[in-house]
Amino acid sequence: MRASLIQIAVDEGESVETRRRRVASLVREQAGADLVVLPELWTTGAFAYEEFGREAEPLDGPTHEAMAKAASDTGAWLHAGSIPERAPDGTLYNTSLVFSPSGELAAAYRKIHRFGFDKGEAVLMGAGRDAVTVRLPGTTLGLATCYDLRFPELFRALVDAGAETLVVPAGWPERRRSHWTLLAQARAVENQAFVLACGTAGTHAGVPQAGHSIVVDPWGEVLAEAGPGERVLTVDLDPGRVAVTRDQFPALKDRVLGLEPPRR
Ligand SMILES: O=C(O)CCC(=O)C(=O)O
Repeated sequence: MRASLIQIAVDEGESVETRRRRVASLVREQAGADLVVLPELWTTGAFAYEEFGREAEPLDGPTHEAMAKAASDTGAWLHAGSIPERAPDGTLYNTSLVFSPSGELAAAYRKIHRFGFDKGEAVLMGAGRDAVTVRLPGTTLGLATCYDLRFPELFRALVDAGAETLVVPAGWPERRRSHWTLLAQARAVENQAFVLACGTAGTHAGVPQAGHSIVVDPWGEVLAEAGPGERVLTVDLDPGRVAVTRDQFPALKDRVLGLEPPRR
């Protein structure tokens, strides 16, 4: 399976419409890939909080339209990163979209863990409730977004639902880049799964982005890693490595669930 992660810069100075066209043409350039992955909130930037409401779109809005066409023109599965979604009841969500090679919307995932504590996404957006997997030929994707990477229980829920390739679009800041790399490897090792984590380059809303999109195999080895700038990171994965790793080192089978809390 060939996967291409498109690490684009989300800088002010480029309009959302221009970026949408640029990203669609970058997706089309990946003909031959089986799966193309984009970052989190690449229309606005993950830290451009004032833009969320202004650029919010319904699930079938302009990004859906452009990315569905890009997926079908490319003939690849497309994890189109996330958009600020305006739900029919007016609530905003940070929602990832996955398209099939024929351009059908195969899945939408509303980010469960919202970042910002008492500001930003955490107060402006609603929280998703549902873990989402997507069946592809040869592997099952488990969907997570950026800050979700810090919450291993979500990834365990995805693995329990059959996920073998964990896809994490992000807008991770440079300031905590060491966490990004460490957590991507940790999620791969503990879940014995591929991790495809696609971040952004550039600076928006005064927040320099980490870039460093990364692909990790089920043994925790880094197969490919980008630098800080714009880059398409292309890797050939053998999805069969997940079953081999889980079979040869069957740690997932030793999980103990429902532990008693410590006695006082
Ligand atoms: O957890 C982090 O350090 C970054 C998270 C983040 O930037 C996000 O979820 O948008």
